[in-house]
Amino acid sequence: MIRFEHVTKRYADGTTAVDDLSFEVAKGELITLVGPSGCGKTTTMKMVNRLIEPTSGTIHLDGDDISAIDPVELRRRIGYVIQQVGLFPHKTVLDNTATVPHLLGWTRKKARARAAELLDLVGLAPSTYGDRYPDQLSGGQRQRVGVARALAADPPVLLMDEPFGAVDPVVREHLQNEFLRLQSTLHKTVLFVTHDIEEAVRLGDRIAVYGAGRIEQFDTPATVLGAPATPYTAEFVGADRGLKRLSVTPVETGDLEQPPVVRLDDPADRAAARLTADGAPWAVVLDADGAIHGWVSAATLSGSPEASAAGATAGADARSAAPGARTGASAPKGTTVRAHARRMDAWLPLGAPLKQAFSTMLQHDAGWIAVLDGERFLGVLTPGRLHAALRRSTTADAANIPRGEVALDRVPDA
Ligand SMILES: Nc1ncnc2c1ncn2[C@@H]1O[C@H](COP(=O)(O)OP(=O)(O)OP(=O)(O)O)[C@@H](O)[C@H]1O
Repeated sequence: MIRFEHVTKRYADGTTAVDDLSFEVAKGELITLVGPSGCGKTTTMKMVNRLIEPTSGTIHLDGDDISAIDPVELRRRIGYVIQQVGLFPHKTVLDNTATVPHLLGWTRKKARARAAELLDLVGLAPSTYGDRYPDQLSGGQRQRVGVARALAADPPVLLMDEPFGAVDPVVREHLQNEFLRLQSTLHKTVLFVTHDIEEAVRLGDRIAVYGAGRIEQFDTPATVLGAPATPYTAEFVGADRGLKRLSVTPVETGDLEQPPVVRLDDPADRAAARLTADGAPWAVVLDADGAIHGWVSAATLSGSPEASAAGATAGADARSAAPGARTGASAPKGTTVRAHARRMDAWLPLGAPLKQAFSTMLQHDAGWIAVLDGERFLGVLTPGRLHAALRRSTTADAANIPRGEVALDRVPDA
């Protein structure tokens, strides 16, 4: 969709802002350009809509060399959002949003209807905000109007230059989430400039990490964090990149442990015998529909008085013995698992980031959490498995192979 070929920009004073840049962005991809101040991110972006002309090299948009396209016509195909927003102060929010459709010659009625639709899309009710003026909005609301205005003519490409840079971190995270939600339905091709690595990681399908005028690494967030290509990138993404990777590494089925599973209506003595045979200290309990109910310990099933919540609390691993576990004892006759089971609310969907898994474990003070596909129970994640998943994903990303192909024994200390 966007292709840079050996693009260089040298300003009149001799500054080389961008040096022999080549990269390609696929249709529907969101690329974040990240790097320190003055490294050439904005220059890169402004060359796409011809606010800046390259000194040499070519840029293609959807196969067309942009130097052959009239800049005004080109900019109709490209939405542009900047940090200062640049709303017209004397125009209402609705009229600001309708600016581009208006310029394109749409009727006033049609342009305003489209503007109202877009304000709704970015979470600003047109009935409340449409007639306000920009100075009657918060910073975050102004940014939303900026996004709505850029989307008004439905351009296939969006250029966003630190669009959420001027708002506080809480509002920024909110705007980022909203934008991701929008992008998941709109699938625009986006170049997004930021100097914030957290923002770049959170938003980008791929990240271009800039050094002075050059791209040092252009890859997925997980790979940039897990396998920085150069010492410069490693330093830029930060010493805590392992932590950051938790946000971009999803839970996969291969990460899960499979403790024994019993049903609520199973006879307790049979469940106890099963755990004894397996040498397992506890089992996951599912209801009749296969949905997660909770867990039951071998000790509880066998009527041990010291049966405790140990199976679900911190430190308990599906393979480790729960305190109080007693094997070989007989369960009370005539009861079902239901009478002994405990509820367990800590679960997360397959594909959720490891960070969410870790946070759920901490929140529930749990040594394991169930992983579900819809309602279906798939297995459990333990702290040990979470650590292994992180290490395997790092190896997998560095070697560019699926995580499932990295054997656990290739991961020391997992
Ligand atoms: N009109 C200009 N004339 C001369 N040098 C310029 C001009 N515009 C930008 N530069 C220089 O080009 C380099 C790249 O600037 P650019 O604005 O692309 O950086 P950036 O990565 O977007 O920085 P920031 O994050 O601070 O916005 C800088 O050294 C800057 O000083």
